[in-house]
Amino acid sequence: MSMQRLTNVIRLTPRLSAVAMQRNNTTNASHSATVPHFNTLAITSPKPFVFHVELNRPKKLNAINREMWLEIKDCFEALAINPDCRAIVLSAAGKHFTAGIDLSSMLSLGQQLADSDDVARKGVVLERTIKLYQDSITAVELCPKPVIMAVHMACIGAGVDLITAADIRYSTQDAFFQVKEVDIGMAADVGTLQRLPKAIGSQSLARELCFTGRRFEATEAERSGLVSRVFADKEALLKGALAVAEDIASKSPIAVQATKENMVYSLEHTNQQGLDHIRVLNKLYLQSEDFAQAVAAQLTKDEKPIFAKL
Ligand SMILES: CC/C=C\C=C\CC(=O)SCCNC(=O)CCNC(=O)[C@H](O)C(C)(C)COP(=O)(O)OP(=O)(O)OC[C@H]1O[C@@H](n2cnc3c(N)ncnc32)[C@H](O)[C@@H]1OP(=O)(O)O
Repeated sequence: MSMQRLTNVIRLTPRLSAVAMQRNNTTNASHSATVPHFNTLAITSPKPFVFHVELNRPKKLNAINREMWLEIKDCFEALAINPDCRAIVLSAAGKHFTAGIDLSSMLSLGQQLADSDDVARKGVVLERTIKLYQDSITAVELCPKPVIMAVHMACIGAGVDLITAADIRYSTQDAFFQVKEVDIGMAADVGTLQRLPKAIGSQSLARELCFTGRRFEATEAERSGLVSRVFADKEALLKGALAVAEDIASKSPIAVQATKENMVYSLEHTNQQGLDHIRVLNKLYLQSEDFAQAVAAQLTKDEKPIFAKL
């Protein structure tokens, strides 16, 4: 559609735009988001349409126990459909981002396996557990709202699985990372082996990190592309991450969420399949009021448009 035609369309639909403005003004005037509650995660909405999720087992170095695995999944599935949420920052309380899987909960799992003598039944327990943990991390990738990981200090094992499922990764200077699974005698099975090579774009480096379990620091993480910005300290990190989240949240949620959906899809498809996918999305989304409003604002250099909740 030409710009001229678009402006005409906008002029011809004053009733629709006025209704949308009214609805938006009402919804944005008071910032009263519905914030879900969890035991191992602390959730706030510090700015309109921005949610801050904190891993919140600081005394346990945010080691991921079964409850946290379940809550990460529930949290991201809830935020996925929460109209008050357009962008998410995930950080962690306490000294470290996360020490990885809770090794005590691994011992409990071992005990559960020991309760049965049957190899097939033990296999089913493991299959269900691994699937649950995989789905927990994948909920971050599948959440249509962009997720920014803000990492400080240790990000170990399952922590790397978690951050590689995110859209954007920032860290502090003191952050360090470790694909530590080999050191506890297992192959990583909840996402790192699939997502890390794509995140850093080097199979050679990804394989070295996964085979050796060596620790790598923020500088190397930035150089390799695992994180895209490094901040002096945690305060600066959160300020920077929230500012980017706020910027994202000010854009059309239709545009941002279609962008994420297509970029995630395109990671595992050919260019042509990715183009086909976005064409199908956009034959619907280009009819959105967001598109008309945003183009009109660009043309008229008006203030930023306020978009309806999604
Ligand atoms: C189906 C499977 C799905 C997913 C699998 C994922 C696999 C992984 O996540 S592999 C990685 C497992 N994690 C580790 O091996 C981490 C080991 N810990 C460390 O390297 C360090 O503790 C540290 C995180 C770098 C922190 O160092 P520091 O600040 O010096 O603290 P510490 O004195 O070492 O530890 C304090 C305290 O915490 C306990 N602890 C540490 N990590 C864990 C953990 N992952 N789970 C449970 N508890 C942990 C540590 O033993 C200490 O306990 P004390 O009782 O105080 O001694």
